[in-house]
Amino acid sequence: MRTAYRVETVRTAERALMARLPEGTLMARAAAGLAAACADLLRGGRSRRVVLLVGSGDNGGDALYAGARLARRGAGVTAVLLSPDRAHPGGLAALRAAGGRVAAPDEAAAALARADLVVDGITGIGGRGGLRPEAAELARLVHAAGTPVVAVDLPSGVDPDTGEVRGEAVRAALTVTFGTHKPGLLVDPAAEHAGEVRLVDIGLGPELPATPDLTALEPADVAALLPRPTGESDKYRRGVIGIAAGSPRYPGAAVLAVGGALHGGAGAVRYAGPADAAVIARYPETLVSTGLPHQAGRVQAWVVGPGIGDDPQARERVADVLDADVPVLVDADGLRGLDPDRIRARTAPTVLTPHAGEAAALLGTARDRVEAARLTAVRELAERFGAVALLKGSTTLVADPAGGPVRVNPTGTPWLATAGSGDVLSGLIGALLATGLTPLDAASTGAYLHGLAGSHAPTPPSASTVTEALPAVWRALLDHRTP
Ligand SMILES: NC(=O)C1=CN([C@@H]2O[C@H](COP(=O)(O)OP(=O)(O)OC[C@H]3O[C@@H](n4cnc5c(N)ncnc54)[C@H](OP(=O)(O)O)[C@@H]3O)[C@@H](O)[C@H]2O)[C@@H](O)CC1
Ligand SMILES: [K+]
Repeated sequence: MRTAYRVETVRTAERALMARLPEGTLMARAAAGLAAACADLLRGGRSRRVVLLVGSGDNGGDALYAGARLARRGAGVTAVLLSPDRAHPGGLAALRAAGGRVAAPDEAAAALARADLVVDGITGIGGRGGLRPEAAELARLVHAAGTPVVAVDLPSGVDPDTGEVRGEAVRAALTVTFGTHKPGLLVDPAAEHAGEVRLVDIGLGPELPATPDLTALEPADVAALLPRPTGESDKYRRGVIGIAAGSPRYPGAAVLAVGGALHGGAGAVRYAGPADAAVIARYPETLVSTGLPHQAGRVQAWVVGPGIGDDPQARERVADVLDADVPVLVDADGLRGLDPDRIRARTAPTVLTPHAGEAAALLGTARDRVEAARLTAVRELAERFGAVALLKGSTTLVADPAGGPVRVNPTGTPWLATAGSGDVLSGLIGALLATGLTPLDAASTGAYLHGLAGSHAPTPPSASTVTEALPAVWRALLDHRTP
């Protein structure tokens, strides 16, 4: 499991570790890892000119010490100092001693024009709010120059704790982060600025608390969570999932949700609703009925919402499913006007799977606010509804109402923003719920599989080809291979 910790926790851990080590040890470890990553990137290049962007904190110190190491290896290193009188004194002395030169911000454009690599040491975990004007101007210049950037700890200008980006921020090809990931490195829009993220071990691990702020499943975690039938299994023991989706107007949503459910490891899929003919035509293995969900027979979990529309019959189906004493996933049309008190009063767990627009409606806020502050939004949803909330989008996040780490989904592709893709996801998660996974595990495992299937389906994927890619993704994960 990949983990990320917020700044306050990182600072506490660093203080504890520093108290046991000679002064400067951590910065030396950070700079060594940073310089090695830069050297990797420079290898093969004919000329090796490096520009350091140096702020007045320790992030700038890391850049200066790494620059000194690169200069000793023969690179031409120029440090652009944002506040010359406040630059890290030890780092500056080391760079000068190694033959590096120093430039003022107004010389940055000329230096950048010749650079092979830029090292962004403007701000790290000490950065607050949007970049100040002079730093923002540097970020703009670097972007315009198009030179590859290695960000020190974090791309300057992103919020380390929330992943929010206010105004200009550095866009890195690689971010070298120290001790632990920070939430902002894994959550968009900041994650998009970070590029590839490399973690340098500075010995912080033992000082970090057991509960991180953010986690991301890795292939082995997903493999361990995937249900595996045993010799004793029959279809009921493996779990039966009920799907209440689709309408005369949108029968396809029912077909796609059932398709997702059939690939989620449950023993059987029941369908209840008016799209029975379309469902049975595509998936004859489905147990279909046309009455209300509670008349369909026993299930271990329900999915309600995709393509049900917004008429009184749709409301009746949602209310009927919410009365069931089994885990329920509510998606799409089912989320309209959902009453937090009704969800909180349920006797079994609920999972909500909105995209940003639906989440905004549920929270009574604007869509762009949800997109800018996804972590805050997903936590708020989980808390307000007393439900596991899965916020779909550029970074899919899953929050548990009991608190604890938010799970960030590491798989996926922007191509998954395609019609019907969410219907497949809800069926898939529903089936995982029916097999007995906890709501948090079902939601995050479903998102993982769905994202991976999206990357493995022929490009551009459709909801149907994503569904068809699911078995290969399962097989590879069960074999413990990264597909
Ligand atoms: N602690 C450790 O053990 C280790 C820490 N390490 C490294 O230290 C980093 C943290 O260093 P840090 O605490 O000095 O903060 P840092 O990120 O340099 O930023 C503060 C500076 O930025 C400025 N500034 C703030 N906001 C700004 C804005 N919006 N726009 C522009 N400027 C802004 C702020 O200015 P001020 O408010 O003081 O005027 C101040 O000068 C950490 O990320 C890691 O790289 C590693 O060496 C490993 C060991
Ligand atoms: K930085």
